[in-house]
Amino acid sequence: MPTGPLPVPRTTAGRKALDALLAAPGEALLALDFDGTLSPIVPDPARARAHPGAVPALARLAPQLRAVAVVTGRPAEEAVALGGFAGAPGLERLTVLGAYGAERWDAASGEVVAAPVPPGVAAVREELPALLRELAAPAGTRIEDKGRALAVHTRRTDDPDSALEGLRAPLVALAERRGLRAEPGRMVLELRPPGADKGGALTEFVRETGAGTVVYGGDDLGDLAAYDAVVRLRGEGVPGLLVAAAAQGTGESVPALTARADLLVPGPDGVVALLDALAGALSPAPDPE
Ligand SMILES: O=P(O)(O)OC[C@H]1O[C@H](O[C@H]2O[C@H](CO)[C@@H](O)[C@H](O)[C@H]2O)[C@H](O)[C@@H](O)[C@@H]1O
Repeated sequence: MPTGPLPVPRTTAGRKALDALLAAPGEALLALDFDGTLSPIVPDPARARAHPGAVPALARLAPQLRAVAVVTGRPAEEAVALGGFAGAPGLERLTVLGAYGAERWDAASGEVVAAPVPPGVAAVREELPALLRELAAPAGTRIEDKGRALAVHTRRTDDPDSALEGLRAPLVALAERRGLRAEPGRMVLELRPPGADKGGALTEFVRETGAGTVVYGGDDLGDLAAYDAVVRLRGEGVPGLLVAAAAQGTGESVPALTARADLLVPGPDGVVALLDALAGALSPAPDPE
């Protein structure tokens, strides 16, 4: 497969981490978010799929790296299904850290291990539809039941940003009343249990794998905790590269994330191009001579 040149990170820390990965790929962990990073954003969350180039690119890279993980707010099993990760040749060691780390799927076992679901989730599931009716939530507002969290999406309303703003305070109050937290994302507010975040999940996985370099790519506010974790790991001497998949032409980029990235790429297309370029740099095509 033809690959483009490797992009150059705009920061010294990012360039150092990329150099470390290229020098010792067997030490490196590659961790990527799913929605907006490996999977293009679509109006209906159930219709999201991995970018067609994502699995082939990951499968080329994974055998050369210490570990590859998908770190997502989706339930682990759902991300595996939407990603098409199960049984993919080359991804036999893939790990999916789902529900912000509260769930884990390993390709090696094919099984999901999950923390117990706090009772507040059932209470919110019960109360949320009536609350949205009472608030006269705009047409197109949707509840996504994620098992251990409830997400309220406004992408399919006429004015997603103001719809979300109008719902924010009562949803925060409901979450707090039931011992959950209301965390914002791209046209979504997730009511989820406290305690799990992508930073904790990533740090634990780095420790478990003994990775000596880490690359993390994300696109949304939920990825900031993983960015923080990479910065902390750098402080411990683990080079880290922060990649942001910036939304293209939709005004949806998340400045809090893109401002901190060492490397900005254009959405999932750009992520796949980066993975292909990395794979090409690690195993260049044989010389035809
Ligand atoms: O951590 P992630 O893998 O990025 O998951 C975060 C949330 O992503 C999903 O919502 C986002 O993608 C949808 C499909 O493209 C889009 O319609 C929505 O507007 C986005 O916010 C997902 O539905 C959530 O459950 C995830 O937690």
